[in-house]
Amino acid sequence: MTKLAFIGGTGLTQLSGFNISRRETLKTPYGNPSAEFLIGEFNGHPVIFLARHGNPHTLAPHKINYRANIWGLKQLGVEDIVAVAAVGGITEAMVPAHIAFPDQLIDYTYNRIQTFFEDENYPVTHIDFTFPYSPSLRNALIGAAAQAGIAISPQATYGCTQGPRLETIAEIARMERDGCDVVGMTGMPEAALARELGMNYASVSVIANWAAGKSAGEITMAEIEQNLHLGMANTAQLLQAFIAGQ
Ligand SMILES: CSC[C@H]1O[C@H](OP(=O)(O)O)[C@H](O)[C@@H]1O
Ligand code: HPA
Repeated sequence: MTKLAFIGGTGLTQLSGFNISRRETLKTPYGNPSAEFLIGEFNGHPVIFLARHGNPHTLAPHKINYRANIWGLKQLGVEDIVAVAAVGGITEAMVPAHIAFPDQLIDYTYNRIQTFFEDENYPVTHIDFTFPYSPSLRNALIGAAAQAGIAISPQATYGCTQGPRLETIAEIARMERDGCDVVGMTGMPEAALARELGMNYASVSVIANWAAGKSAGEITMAEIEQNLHLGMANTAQLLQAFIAGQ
């Protein structure tokens, strides 16, 4: 069984240097996952890779079947999930192309199915979510970043919006008052569902742009792509250092 999975998001539909040995198309009680689960080796270590938005990238964040994705990973024996996410930077340190490992989150999404525990097969269950991201995985990522010489922010609060549109200036100002450092659209319910199934989950959040109102003018896809290009190159190195330490 492969214990570790990477979930790739915007800018990481494929993991270069990943040798695929098997592809699993799983059906789950919750429907179809975003893509095939790719099983193979990265830097000589077993890992499973899943493209969150599908491959090619076709699923908008509110259309992702988060339950099928997390259930599928659990069925394949995964215990640890490192989820890569593109985010907008809100607070000063969250400059484009920088990487943060969130330690907290605030969920602003709506109409997403948030739980596995909602029918007669399960008792009503209230998971603890005091620390939404796994401290041990975060520490391992922090160590890997030091090893690879990549500057990161070891803490951040991730605000998850519904999307698919980007936010208004007023929404970002409110999120900043709430304590958010970065904004993305896929962190929830992914993190909570992993916790419900007893899996460790951490996010590598790559800053793709300044969030709305944090730089002059509008946000363009061109700037997002450019920053993600830089940020994902560091992310690939980070993941190699991380996996080497496993
Ligand atoms: C303008 S890009 C927005 C898109 O990118 C992020 O995806 P992911 O978290 O999967 O990397 C964000 O959540 C949005 O889905
Ligand atoms: O500015 C943003 N907002 C929400 N999600 C994002 N993902 C990348 N950039 C952003």
